[in-house]
Amino acid sequence: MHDHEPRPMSASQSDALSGRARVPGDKSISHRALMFGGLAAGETRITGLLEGEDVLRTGEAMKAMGAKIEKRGDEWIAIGTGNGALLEPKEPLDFGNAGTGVRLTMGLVGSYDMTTRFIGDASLSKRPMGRVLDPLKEMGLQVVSAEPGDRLPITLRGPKHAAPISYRVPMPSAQVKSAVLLAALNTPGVTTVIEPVATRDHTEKMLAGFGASLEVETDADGVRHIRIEGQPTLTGQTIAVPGDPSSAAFPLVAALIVPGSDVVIENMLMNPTRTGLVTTLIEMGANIEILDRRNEGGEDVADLRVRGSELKGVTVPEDRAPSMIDEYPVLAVAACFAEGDTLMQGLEELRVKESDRLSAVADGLKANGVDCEEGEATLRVTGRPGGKGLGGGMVKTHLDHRIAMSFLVMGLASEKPVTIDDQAMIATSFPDFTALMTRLGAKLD
Ligand SMILES: O=C(O)C1=C[C@@H](OP(=O)(O)O)[C@@H](O)[C@H](O)C1
Ligand SMILES: C=C(OP(=O)(O)O)C(=O)O
Repeated sequence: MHDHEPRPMSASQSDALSGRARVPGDKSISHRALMFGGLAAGETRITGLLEGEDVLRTGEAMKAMGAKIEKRGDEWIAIGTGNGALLEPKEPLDFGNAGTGVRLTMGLVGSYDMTTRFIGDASLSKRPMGRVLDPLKEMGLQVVSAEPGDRLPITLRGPKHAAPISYRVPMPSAQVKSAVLLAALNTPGVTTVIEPVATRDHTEKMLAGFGASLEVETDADGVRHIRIEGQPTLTGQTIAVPGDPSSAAFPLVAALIVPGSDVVIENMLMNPTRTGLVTTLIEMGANIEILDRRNEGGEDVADLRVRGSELKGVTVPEDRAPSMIDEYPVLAVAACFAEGDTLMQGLEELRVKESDRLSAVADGLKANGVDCEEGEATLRVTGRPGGKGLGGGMVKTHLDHRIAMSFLVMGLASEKPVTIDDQAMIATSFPDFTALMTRLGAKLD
């Protein structure tokens, strides 16, 4: 969605929300399912895939490099090229709004002796790519061209023979970790990624499932050492994608802040690298019951029964950030309705997401009457239980889906409506958001 007419949307104070909601498939797992399925020999069958724009772009990129990917009934089928056998794409790969898509694919092709050009929308073109290019350059990658600050459009040329490296990831980033692990798939020898702060582990778990030989060791300081053997044979798998906790966060917080609500969110991924928001909300006094915890396809999932709750402010420690990194905007909204102050720490990575989320959130809160304070890497929000006096503002979304959805949730419990300047980006991660929220009783128009 490169150029479009902005489509504003408003959310108004709603009566108690109720019903059951099945949120879409996890975005991180969906990207990886299409990538690894498009790479592995034979057939990969995927159910529950997120059909958001970000993920569909990854599918198109894999097709441009030789994979066959199509939807048959409820299933997505990928026939991979075989590991090491991707083809040079004829056209630039357009990743739209998707950081995960572009950064993981740079890793995937970074060890191939071919030229690949990457482009994206205005938001993606502002995001730093140096964090993945740095380790890939150590493996032999050449950056043929890039915009200043290692920004898109970028053209890459892989080496004739990539070299394995040992790389310590300098910031908590699953995308950087994953880019190096994916480059290792076409590199002889053992590549090691050292991860001082644990981030989502989908790449490790899923690659092992496709047949890669991968060892993870956590040392006495909690530092993870991930060793992967190069050039494995990868074979097609059957994957059931669980519900995305980052999408579930919206109906979840909505049910907590709209008084009297009672909502069940079905089939949510409970991988501990992803559940920091639930931990935080429970500390704030949220009434969340975790029902029918079960294992499906190697991941824990559960249903969550969520009821309207009286929340209180808390301090969210820095070390929890990786497990809830995309959920801070909607946590800030929950904090608006809590008694007292909520202080969020360790937020520097929020500045390099689809927007500078720290300032986008602070600006949106202020426009809607919330007392808050933005620090370099912190946000303090003073709550107003009942939402009296809140709302009435227009929020700039800066091409950021999470800012859009978070502020629509805010409007459901504020005295006056909250309006966002553009709803278009919601389709990148949660195409069914408006319909699902409306079914629960949310007033959106
Ligand atoms: O690996 C992934 O699937 C993701 C990693 C995170 O990004 P960073 O690695 O940049 O923190 C997260 O914000 C993004 O939505 C998805
Ligand atoms: C940061 C996000 O995604 P990405 O980095 O893939 O654009 C997100 O979905 O909140």
